[in-house]
Amino acid sequence: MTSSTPRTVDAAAGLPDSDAGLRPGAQPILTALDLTKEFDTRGGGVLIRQKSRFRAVDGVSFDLLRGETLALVGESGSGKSTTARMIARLIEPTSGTVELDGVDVTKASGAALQSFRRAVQVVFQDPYSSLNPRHTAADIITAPLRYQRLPAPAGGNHRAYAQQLMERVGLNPDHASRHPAQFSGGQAQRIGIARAISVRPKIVICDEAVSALDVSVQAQVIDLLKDLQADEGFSYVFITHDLAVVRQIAHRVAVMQRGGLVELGTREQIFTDPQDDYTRTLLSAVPRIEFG
Ligand SMILES: Nc1ncnc2c1ncn2[C@@H]1O[C@H](COP(=O)(O)OP(=O)(O)OP(=O)(O)O)[C@@H](O)[C@H]1O
Repeated sequence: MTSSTPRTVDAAAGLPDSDAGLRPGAQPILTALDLTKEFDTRGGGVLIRQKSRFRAVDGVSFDLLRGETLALVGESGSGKSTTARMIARLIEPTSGTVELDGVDVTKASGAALQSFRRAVQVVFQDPYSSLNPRHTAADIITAPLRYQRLPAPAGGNHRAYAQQLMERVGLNPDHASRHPAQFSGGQAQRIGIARAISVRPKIVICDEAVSALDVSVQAQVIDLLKDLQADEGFSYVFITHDLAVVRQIAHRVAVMQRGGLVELGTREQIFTDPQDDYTRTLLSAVPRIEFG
């Protein structure tokens, strides 16, 4: 018997019901097709500089379904963030395409890009470095509206809307004039989440969004993310190296290794019947206590 067999059976025990928000037969909202990203690298000695290309992501294809949480997992350097940055159009792919609602947005510009930027929001790992320290919580939360030149809903003003969103993400709306440094890490991450949802996106990319938080705070933020998804119906691309987190939030899991996708399946498939050796290795590295 391999060491991974009992571990994966353990992993499946008592899987939380994360399928609540996902409708059967959900259609793709985003399609990544053969995405590839190469970076220039420089090698050689002091006198002879050699330029070469390093392929960080190599032909990655997947669908993201409406209302689902797709976890992107894999060891450090496997290409998760680069893939996410391409689908958020923060960087251009070397080749391949991204479709939103069946429309190729890889080369979108002007109004089409603006509308794409509204549809796809990102929550980053470190809330302190991703929130402007000189701005108030209210200004940070409504920044995407200003960028999109959108009014606050229902004829309200931006500040009142920011306070409404603060309440929605579990923050005290009386703290709307505070700056990021006056919030704890978990609270600051809630500001980042409120900012992401302020423009009612279709997709929220969470790039290691809970990785810097203590486990108890992490669980609260994960509950909030699930709750928001159930209410708003958006999809998450959830990048994490932490399979205990994947177990709590994902509907499906895509496993990356050295720039490629080695396996994609439902959370149950991945945890109970992984097909790829690398997935088995990842699962066997998860401390047993996480699944107690
Ligand atoms: N701008 C860049 N220039 C050169 N190489 C890069 C650049 N961005 C990423 N890479 C390289 O691409 C590879 C994939 O990086 P990426 O950040 O996507 O991996 P990851 O799976 O998200 O890892 P981590 O969990 O450590 O963030 C790594 O080898 C990284 O060093």
